[in-house]
Amino acid sequence: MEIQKIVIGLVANDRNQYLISLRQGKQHLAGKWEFPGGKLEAGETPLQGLNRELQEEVGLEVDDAELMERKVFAFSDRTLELHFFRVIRVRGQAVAREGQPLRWASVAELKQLPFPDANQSVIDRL
Ligand SMILES: Nc1nc2c([nH]c(=O)n2[C@H]2C[C@H](O)[C@@H](COP(=O)(O)OP(=O)(O)OP(=O)(O)O)O2)c(=O)[nH]1
Ligand SMILES: [Mg+2]
Repeated sequence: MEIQKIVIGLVANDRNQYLISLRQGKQHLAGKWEFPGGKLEAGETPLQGLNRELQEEVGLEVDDAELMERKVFAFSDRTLELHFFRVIRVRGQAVAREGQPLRWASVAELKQLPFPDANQSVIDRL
């Protein structure tokens, strides 16, 4: 099977807090916090997919973003290719469009909260 590509956005506010939400229910990695994002769809560039996912999940339009890290990570049950973007400019107000718990977290908080193991290297760099 082809490795699924995932696009993920790190959005910071002017207090250097990052937008995160809680994975829930039957989702892969339920109970872990995440940065908004999801599966790249066929025919999309990573930036197009990032813009679509952030609009769908948190109502933000991405005007500019740069790739921070691309990594292939093997979880116990699947392998993903994760594209972590630093979002440089957004428009709109963050809202939980999928009913997910959504909050802003400082870098110190990010280092304490449970995230997927794949996120470790990116969080370490903040
Ligand atoms: N969004 C997001 N996903 C992450 C992060 N870290 C990490 O390992 N993942 C994994 C969890 C999932 O297996 C995958 C993201 O897929 P997803 O479940 O969000 O996919 P999606 O938004 O397209 O949702 P769906 O419609 O398929 O339910 O990447 C992260 O920081 N943010
Ligand atoms: Mg998602």
